[in-house]
Amino acid sequence: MVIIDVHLTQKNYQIRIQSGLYHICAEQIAQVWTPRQIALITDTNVAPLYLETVESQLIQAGYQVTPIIIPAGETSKSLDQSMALYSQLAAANFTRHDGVIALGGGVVGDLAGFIASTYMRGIAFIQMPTSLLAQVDSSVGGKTALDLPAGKNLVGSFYQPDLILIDPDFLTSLDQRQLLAGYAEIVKVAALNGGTFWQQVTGIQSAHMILAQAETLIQQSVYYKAQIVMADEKESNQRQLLNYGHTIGHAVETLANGSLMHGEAVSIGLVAMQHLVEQSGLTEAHLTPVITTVLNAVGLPTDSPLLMSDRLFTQLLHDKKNQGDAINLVYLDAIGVPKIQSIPLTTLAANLFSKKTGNQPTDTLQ
Ligand SMILES: NC(=O)c1ccc[n+]([C@@H]2O[C@H](COP(=O)([O-])OP(=O)(O)OC[C@H]3O[C@@H](n4cnc5c(N)ncnc54)[C@H](O)[C@@H]3O)[C@@H](O)[C@H]2O)c1
Ligand SMILES: O=C(O)C(=O)C[C@@H](O)[C@H](O)[C@H](O)COP(=O)(O)O
Ligand SMILES: [Zn+2]
Repeated sequence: MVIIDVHLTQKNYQIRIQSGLYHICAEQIAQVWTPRQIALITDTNVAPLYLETVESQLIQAGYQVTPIIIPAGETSKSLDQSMALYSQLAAANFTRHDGVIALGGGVVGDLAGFIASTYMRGIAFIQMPTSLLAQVDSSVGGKTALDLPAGKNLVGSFYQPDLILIDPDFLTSLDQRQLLAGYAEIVKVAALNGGTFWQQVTGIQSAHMILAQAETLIQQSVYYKAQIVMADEKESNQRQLLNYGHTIGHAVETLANGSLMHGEAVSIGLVAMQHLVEQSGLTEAHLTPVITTVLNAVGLPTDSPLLMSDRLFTQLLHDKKNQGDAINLVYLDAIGVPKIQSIPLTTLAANLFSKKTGNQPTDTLQ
């Protein structure tokens, strides 16, 4: 088993990665949790596949389990869904000494984490991520979130779990589109990291290759993210690097209204951001075609008509890296050499407009 230790100011916990782990999850959980009530939150796609195996083990280990199945999909990251979950916890008399387990993809993890962080001002939480995206990214680092009609993840908290159990065997039931969506976040981290991690992704040409190399891709992604989170848990500075591709990605994802997965939007956002900073002279890098090739090699989208939408800039106003009239852009000066640069929002708007019209902006990014 690969164990990555996470040390934070308020708490320490482990990320455990191993094939077959979900068959022994209750004994793993019993190492960190005393007997208690557990809300086992999952979704309508994951429940028929894995709920019974996990639930029966927990019951056998002495836990009292309330399974909660939410509708699969991004729309479940909502205040309405949260209200339903709070009511279920209250109806089952959950107390502060009980716990919540997220068994699912990033949607289940973000929602269950938010519920755990707010119900009775916080009850214990464990992540069992089942999608590639959740295994390499969303289960790690403690960001929880709900969406608002205005934009992605606009309600949420930083709330760390007591344990993260990552079993790559879950990925065998994931469909190809979901697998690729998770891979976009791996490409993001590999590009930030550079080195042999980046070399590995440049050799990947298919979903089959992603699955074959999943375990090492997960280990490297989680290790990179955990180091960043330990250095800057609440995203005061370097954690913003993990948001590479998300400034434009989140805007496009919201405008797509459910037709793009988060990872697909990130794929588009990585290329759009790199293109923007290279075209405008903010960096001398020429990485747009390099990153595009790696993403397109497996069939991920890297362009969208939504990049030309009149509503794109309004969406960018909801980016959490905005401060006053400025926004922090995240991009690469070279593979493995990321940069965070504050620019005025008006300058960003001018450059987005010039991309749309083909005219030179009056205001340059430099
Ligand atoms: N908190 C963070 O740091 C963070 C990081 C990245 C993304 N996110 C969030 O994560 C979400 C995206 O996560 P996602 O791509 O996992 O989406 P998701 O949770 O919707 O899962 C994708 C689909 O795969 C299904 N699924 C999950 N595991 C499966 C399995 N093993 N077998 C079969 N089907 C399975 C789900 O039911 C769903 O239909 C977005 O809301 C995004 O904003 C959060
Ligand atoms: O963990 C982080 O920090 C990230 O930014 C990881 C992102 O992949 C993830 O999508 C995150 O939820 C985005 O957060 P937000 O603060 O931009 O809502
Ligand atoms: Zn993301």
